[in-house]
Amino acid sequence: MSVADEKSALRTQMLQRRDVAKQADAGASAGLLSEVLAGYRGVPVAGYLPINSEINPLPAMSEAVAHGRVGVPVITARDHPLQFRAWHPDGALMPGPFKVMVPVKGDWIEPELLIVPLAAFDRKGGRLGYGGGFYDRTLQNLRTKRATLAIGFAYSIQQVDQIPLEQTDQPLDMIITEKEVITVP
Ligand SMILES: Nc1nc2c(c(=O)[nH]1)N(C=O)[C@@H](CNc1ccc(C(=O)N[C@@H](CCC(=O)O)C(=O)O)cc1)CN2
Ligand SMILES: Nc1ncnc2c1ncn2[C@@H]1O[C@H](COP(=O)(O)OP(=O)(O)OP(=O)(O)O)[C@@H](O)[C@H]1O
Repeated sequence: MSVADEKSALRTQMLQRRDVAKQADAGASAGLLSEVLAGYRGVPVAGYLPINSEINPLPAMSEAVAHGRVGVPVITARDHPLQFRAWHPDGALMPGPFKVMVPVKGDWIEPELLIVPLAAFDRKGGRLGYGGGFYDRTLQNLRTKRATLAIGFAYSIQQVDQIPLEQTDQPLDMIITEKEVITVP
């Protein structure tokens, strides 16, 4: 089986697991994310507007808005890095590609810290997303310019021993779950 096929099989399995975790989520899972973000005040942050069973980062993003710029991803073209548009809790949204909501208006921002959604992670910084390669391309692009912190945000049951890796995979620096903050060695 190719690495791409291995990823695909793992993705299907782990998204099902995530669906189960989401149902048991009472809505107070972003506390540790808030604590970590409090240590990066003034740094431009990219969050995300959750879809499907993604863990909800909005409480932490709403707090971070008081201390610096917070953006959310916008797909401008297939096979291109994501762009990030400034987000505010009260701002108007419209549907974008893949059922993801995006701000109707707002400045483009260049994040130095990204909260990254995922299907599965390992404790060495390996990450599996929806398979578009969007975050890999985005992190590669941003990291050519400056140090960029990628923080995976996920349910603890999304952890696996080893994500099958390809050349283009960009590592996470940290993973935050509802239970712990994992610093990648
Ligand atoms: N909240 C959020 N925003 C995001 C992303 C993300 O993963 N999460 N993206 C990160 O790239 C981009 C959107 N990319 C996406 C690419 C593919 C699918 C997708 O295939 N969704 C299917 C589920 C596929 C499956 O079950 O295997 C679906 O919605 O049904 C979703 C988003 C930009 N914004
Ligand atoms: N920097 C890059 N340049 C070109 N292709 C890339 C790059 N990064 C990833 N890709 C391609 O994107 C495809 C999907 O990658 P992968 O399965 O790792 O996506 P993912 O990490 O699950 O998705 P996402 O990053 O959107 O959440 C792969 O075929 C990979 O080769």
